[in-house]
Amino acid sequence: MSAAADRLNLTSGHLNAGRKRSSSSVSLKAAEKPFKVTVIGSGNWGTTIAKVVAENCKGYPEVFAPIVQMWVFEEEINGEKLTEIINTRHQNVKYLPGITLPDNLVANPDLIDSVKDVDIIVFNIPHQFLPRICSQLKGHVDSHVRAISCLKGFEVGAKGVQLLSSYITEELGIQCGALSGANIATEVAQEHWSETTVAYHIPKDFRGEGKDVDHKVLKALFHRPYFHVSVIEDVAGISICGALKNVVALGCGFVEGLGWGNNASAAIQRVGLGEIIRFGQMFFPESREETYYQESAGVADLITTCAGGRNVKVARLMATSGKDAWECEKELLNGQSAQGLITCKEVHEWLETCGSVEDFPLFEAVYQIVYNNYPMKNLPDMIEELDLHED
Ligand SMILES: NC(=O)C1=CN([C@@H]2O[C@H](COP(=O)(O)OP(=O)(O)OC[C@H]3O[C@@H](n4cnc5c(N)ncnc54)[C@H](O)[C@@H]3O)[C@@H](O)[C@H]2O)C=CC1
Ligand SMILES: O=C(CO)COP(=O)(O)O
Repeated sequence: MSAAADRLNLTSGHLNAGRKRSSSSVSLKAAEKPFKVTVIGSGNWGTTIAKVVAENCKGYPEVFAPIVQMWVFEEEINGEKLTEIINTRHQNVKYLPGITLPDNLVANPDLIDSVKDVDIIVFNIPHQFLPRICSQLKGHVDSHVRAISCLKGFEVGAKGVQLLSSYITEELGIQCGALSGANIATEVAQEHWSETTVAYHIPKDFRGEGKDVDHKVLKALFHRPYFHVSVIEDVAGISICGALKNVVALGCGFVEGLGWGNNASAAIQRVGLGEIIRFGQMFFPESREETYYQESAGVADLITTCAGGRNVKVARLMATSGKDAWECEKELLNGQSAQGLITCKEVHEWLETCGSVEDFPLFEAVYQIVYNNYPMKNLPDMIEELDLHED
């Protein structure tokens, strides 16, 4: 292949994102061997991202192998296996009903088989399941495999608070970036326009353009006409906001459910954004403050989640019904997960370990309401910064 013919010009249609941080015109070298991609996870967001990825893998056969595997946590629905339903009817009837999936997306219930000979793994499961998935994958993933985590949460354990991408890197020995943005899954699945942010550090053992994953490859993998991707380096910044805005959204749900309206919700979001940024500065100093304002993964995700995400809905029902968080999650979400319920506990445990609970009154208030039944109506007092000292 000549040098000119060797490059794909991806300017038209798919990659015309019009964003200043990542070029709207991407010249991508054809892969020496097309990258094989697997998505681990098939929930609401897992299936949506698998659809996005499968569309691009079909569209760029010079770069990606056309068949995309999606690992499915198998379950039966009216006597039929979910994987069989997906592979024959091309719909995930439980977690993404009403959306037709590309026929090159293959559901696979066997985790180890789904990553055989793979080049890129896209992780997309509720974060509480990640440790078990990683322990099962250990020893089955080559160190040259690259990964992107679409999960929103942290791992809190013996090593303190960890980004999930770092956890994946440590557990599996593979380079892992993140994808996070203002992305309510059903809206993306319905192909309503939205933006997202992908963050990835090029590893020291990068094997060269056309042979390894770089920012251009990631843009080609995730960008769609309806899903505009900005690729940056700040993995920590986008991951912190993605995890913590779920906790803030619970706070918004409480005040909405109490009937306090938009002003109260805006106040919670203001305080929440401050705590998100403080958390980043204290525990992940490598994160960049401008990411919170400039990227879809920052304040835009906070706004969309607090307006229409699952966390806000669960918290709203807690306030209106008096039921506990787990009952509300079960009643509303049909097996999906409100990740803020787990994240607020993990964050509380971490902040307690380092004696910083008082620096994060909103995160602490949300934790106390969810786990210790503190009255929601006391939220304003719990988060108010009293500055009444006389000189
Ligand atoms: N749904 C959304 O709008 C968005 C979600 N996210 C994030 O993406 C991640 C994945 O979320 P969703 O795909 O929406 O998941 P989900 O909330 O729909 O969860 C259901 C999924 O969990 C699986 N599951 C249940 N038990 C399991 C087990 N023991 N082991 C492994 N898997 C099990 C189910 O099979 C199903 O695939 C989360 O961290 C979420 O915060 C990010 C952006 C948007
Ligand atoms: O992360 C999300 C939107 O970007 C979805 O938030 P929920 O998990 O609260 O639905």
